[in-house]
Amino acid sequence: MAAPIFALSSGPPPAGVAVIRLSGEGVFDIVRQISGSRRLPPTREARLRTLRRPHDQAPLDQALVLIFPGPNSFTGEDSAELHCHGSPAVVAAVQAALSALGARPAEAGEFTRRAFESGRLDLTQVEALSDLIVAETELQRETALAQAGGRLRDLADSWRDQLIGIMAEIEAQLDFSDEGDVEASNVYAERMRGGPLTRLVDSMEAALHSAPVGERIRHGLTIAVTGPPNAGKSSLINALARRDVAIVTPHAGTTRDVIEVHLDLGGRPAILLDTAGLRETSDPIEAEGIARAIARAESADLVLNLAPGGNVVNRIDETGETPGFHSGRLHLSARTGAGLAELEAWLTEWAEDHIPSGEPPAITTARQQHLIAEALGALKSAQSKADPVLTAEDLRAAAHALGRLSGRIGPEVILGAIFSRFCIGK
Ligand SMILES: Nc1nc2c(c(=O)[nH]1)N(C=O)[C@@H](CNc1ccc(C(=O)N[C@@H](CCC(=O)O)C(=O)O)cc1)CN2
Ligand SMILES: Nc1nc2c(ncn2[C@@H]2O[C@H](COP(=O)(O)OP(=O)(O)OP(=O)(O)O)[C@@H](O)[C@H]2O)c(=O)[nH]1
Ligand SMILES: [Mg+2]
Repeated sequence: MAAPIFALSSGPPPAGVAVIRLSGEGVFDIVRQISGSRRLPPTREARLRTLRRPHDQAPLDQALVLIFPGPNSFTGEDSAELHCHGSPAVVAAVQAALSALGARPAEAGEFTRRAFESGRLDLTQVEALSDLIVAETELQRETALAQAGGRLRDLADSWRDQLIGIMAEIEAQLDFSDEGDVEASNVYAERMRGGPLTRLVDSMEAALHSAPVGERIRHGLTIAVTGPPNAGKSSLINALARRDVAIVTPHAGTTRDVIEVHLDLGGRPAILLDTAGLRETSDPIEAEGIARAIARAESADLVLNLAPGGNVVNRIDETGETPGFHSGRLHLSARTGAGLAELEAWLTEWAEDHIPSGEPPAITTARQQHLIAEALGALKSAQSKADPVLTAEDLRAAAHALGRLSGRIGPEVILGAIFSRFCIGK
């Protein structure tokens, strides 16, 4: 067990309750000492205790205390929680006491890292936990939860088992066949290609198909609002966000930076982009804004264009046009809100087309996608080789890629990058 660490795992004080988590060697002694040497609560059951300052036993707070003996804890180590009152002073005093008792503040992601190192989570589950913590929409939550529960881990484990089976047979074939028995080897390699290897390739290909959807769920569909200055782009953004996120003025050229607003379209995440009005300009700041607007619009999944001839017509309160879809364009007024419901319904339908409901995708990160594609490439190469020695080499490359997917094999930098995405206390 590693050295004891602690962190505030709940949100920033002030809050109703603050959860301070502890994990590592000697954590139960620390809990005994901070709770006035009273006996420990029963495993995973909360008990009310007075927390006291170590050197003079002065009371710090009334708190609920829980212990989780390893390996049956989130980290796999002896762990504990102190549920204190959530004021800055209580949290600071309790943390100071924990430091005095020999625990140190945890780094970002360190609890999860220990869970990974004790084998309780693989790297795909770790990635999913980091997504679950920041999930904003229902679909993001469902996908991250399935992944955190081991959806891709189980799939990857089954791929690894199949691969090991195929490799074992090929290695045995290489070991036991007569040196000159090329024909037997070829017959054998043929059999592998037709059966188990093809099944494995098919299964990986099916999973890879879900990757674009996984990516969209994770990052959100992007919708850029474009058009000339004063078209009402920022007004439309504010109306859709139902917040005053972007500055609106009668002055042409108000918006310069790209402003991002997160939207929930029927459970599907989208990022709405407000952009600078497009026009010729000699102002270098505005020109930079326009260049950014164009770049973001080009990479967006959808563009709502408020220009004449674009797909959205604003200001119908001035023209007297009817709200909603007609003449191939959506008519609305960002000022009165007329036509906004039609736009939202249309956007929701569009989002549903781009992120179909059903099974949550098995692949959710670019890292996972790349490694599975790498494994698949090696398997396809194995399929095309007649020589079992070369086939075996490709299969080992595929196994290596799968090992990196789960994090069983891999460089420290990758782990560092993944765990540093977490906040402190997770
Ligand atoms: N208060 C609190 N709430 C929390 C967490 C936490 O650490 N503390 N979690 C932290 O992220 C999540 C829950 N995840 C957890 C995962 C495993 C175990 C655990 O102790 N597992 C043991 C025992 C299971 C049991 O009760 O039977 C095990 O799996 O062996 C605890 C929390 C969300 N809510
Ligand atoms: N009557 C009316 N005025 C609107 C409507 N939408 C926006 N406006 C007004 O038009 C002016 C410009 O609106 P903005 O939302 O700032 O326009 P923009 O397209 O973001 O402009 P830039 O950021 O300069 O490119 C403001 O005075 C708004 O109040 C609308 O639907 N009806
Ligand atoms: Mg604007």
